[in-house]
Amino acid sequence: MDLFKVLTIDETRKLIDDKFSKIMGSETVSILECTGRILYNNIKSKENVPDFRRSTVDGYAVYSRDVFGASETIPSMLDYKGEVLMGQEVQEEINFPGECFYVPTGGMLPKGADSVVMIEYTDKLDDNIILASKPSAPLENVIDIGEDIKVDEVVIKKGTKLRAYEIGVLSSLGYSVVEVYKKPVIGIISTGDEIVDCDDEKKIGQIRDINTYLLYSLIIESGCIPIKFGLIKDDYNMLKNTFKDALSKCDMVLMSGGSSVGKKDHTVNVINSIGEILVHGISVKPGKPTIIGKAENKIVFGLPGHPLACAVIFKSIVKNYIDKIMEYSDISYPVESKFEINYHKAKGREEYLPVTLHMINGEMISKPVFGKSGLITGFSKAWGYVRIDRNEEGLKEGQKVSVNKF
Ligand SMILES: Nc1nc2c(c(=O)[nH]1)N[C@H]1C(S)=C(S)[C@@H](COP(=O)(O)OP(=O)(O)OC[C@H]3O[C@@H](n4cnc5c(N)ncnc54)[C@H](O)[C@@H]3O)O[C@H]1N2
Ligand code: MOO
Repeated sequence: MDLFKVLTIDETRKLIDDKFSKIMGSETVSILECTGRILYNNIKSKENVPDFRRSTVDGYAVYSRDVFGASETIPSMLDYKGEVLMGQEVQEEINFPGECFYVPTGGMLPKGADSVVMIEYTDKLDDNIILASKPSAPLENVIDIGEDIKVDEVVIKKGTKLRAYEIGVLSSLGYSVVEVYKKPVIGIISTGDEIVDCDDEKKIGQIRDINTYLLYSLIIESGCIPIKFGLIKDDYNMLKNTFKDALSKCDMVLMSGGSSVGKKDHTVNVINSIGEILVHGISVKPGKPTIIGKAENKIVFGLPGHPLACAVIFKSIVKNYIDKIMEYSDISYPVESKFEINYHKAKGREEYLPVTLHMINGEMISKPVFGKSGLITGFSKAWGYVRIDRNEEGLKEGQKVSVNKF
C-alpha cells in the first residue's frame, strides 16, 4: 500500500465501522465500583419511588380543603389525631372535615391527607386542637407516589456512562450490583532506538518516553485497561514478538513511533507479517502518518511518534472506536468563542489546533497555542482544540469557533 494515499477522518471512521463489528461483553460490578462505566442494559424500575406519599417538611398532614383560606386572623381549626413515626407504615387515616396528624420530614402521610402545613404556620391550642394559619394546596410539601420514578419506567438507558447521580438512582431502586460493558484491554508498545524510560539515565541524542504514559492515561480516561508492553528498539523481530504477545493479551494494540517512511519504521511490516494494513495516512494535522491494521481479527493502530499527533489520533479515531465497542456515544458540548487572530492553513487536511480560552470584556476569546507536533506542551498549555475542516484555508480574526475540551 502506498504511503499517504490518505483517507479523511470520516472515511477512516467509516472504514473501521465496516471492517470491525466487535462489541464488548458484560460483567456485573458493585455500584461502589461502577463510576464511569457504561451501562449494558436498560434499567427499568420494578416499583414506584417513593411507594408511599412522603412529607418534605416537619408539620401537620391535612386534607387541603380543610385549610383552604386559612389565615393568621382566621386560622383553620384541626383535630389532632396523632403522630406519624419515621419508617413506619401508618395504619390510621384522617377524616374530612378537620382531622390532622403530625408528620416529620420524610414521614408517610396517613390516608386521607394530601398536603402538609409546615409547623411554623401552626399553633397548638391544646392537646387536641391545632390551628393552621396558612392554606396548603393539594400535594404541597409532599412527594407523591411515583413522583420520582414510576413502576416500569426506563430510568437509565443502556449505553449511559454512570455518574454519581445514576448510581444514586440505582441504589434507590435496590440495585447493589449492575451489569456494565467489560473494559477493553489495550496494549501499548513504544518503539524507537532513541527512547528511554522516564526514570532511566538519558544520554545526548536520546529522549524520554512520552507516548507510553500519554496513551496510558488517555486509555484510562476512556474507560479502558492499559497494558504496557515496554519500549522496543527499532528491531523487526523484537517488535514482531512483542506485537504477537500484545495481540494475545489485548482487545486492541497501539504502537507508537515507526509509522512514517523512515528506514527503521518497522510498524507496517510487522502488522503485514501477521495481518493486513487497512490505512496508511490520514488527512489530518497533526497525525498524517497513521497506520490502521487488522491482525487476528483485532484492530491495531500505528500512531505517529510525535506526541501531539499521537494524542490527536487517539482522540479522533481510537476513542471513537472504543466508544463504538461499548455502544457509547460521547456527546460533548463545545464552548463557543471568537478566534483571536487570522490563521492560515493549507487546504486538504483537517486540523486540530490547540487553543486557550479567555473571557475578555464579557466575550469568550480563543487564542491558538502554537507549536510543532513534536512538542508535548501544546495540549498541556491548551484548554481545548478547534477543529478546522479540511476544505477551509484557515480562520479569520473574530470568526466564531467551537472549542472542544481536550
Ligand atoms: N519524509 C517524511 N518524514 C516524515 C513525515 C513524512 O510525511 N515524510 N511525516 C512526519 C510526521 S507528520 C510525523 S508525525 C512523524 C511520524 O513519525 P513516526 O511515527 O515514524 O515516528 P518516529 O519517526 O519513530 O518518531 C517521530 C518523532 O517522535 C519521537 N517519538 C517517537 N516515539 C516517542 C515516544 N514514545 N515518546 C516521545 N517521543 C517519541 C521521535 O523521537 C521522533 O522525534 O514523521 C515525520 N517524518
Ligand atoms: O503528524 Mo505529524 O505530527 O503532522 O507532525
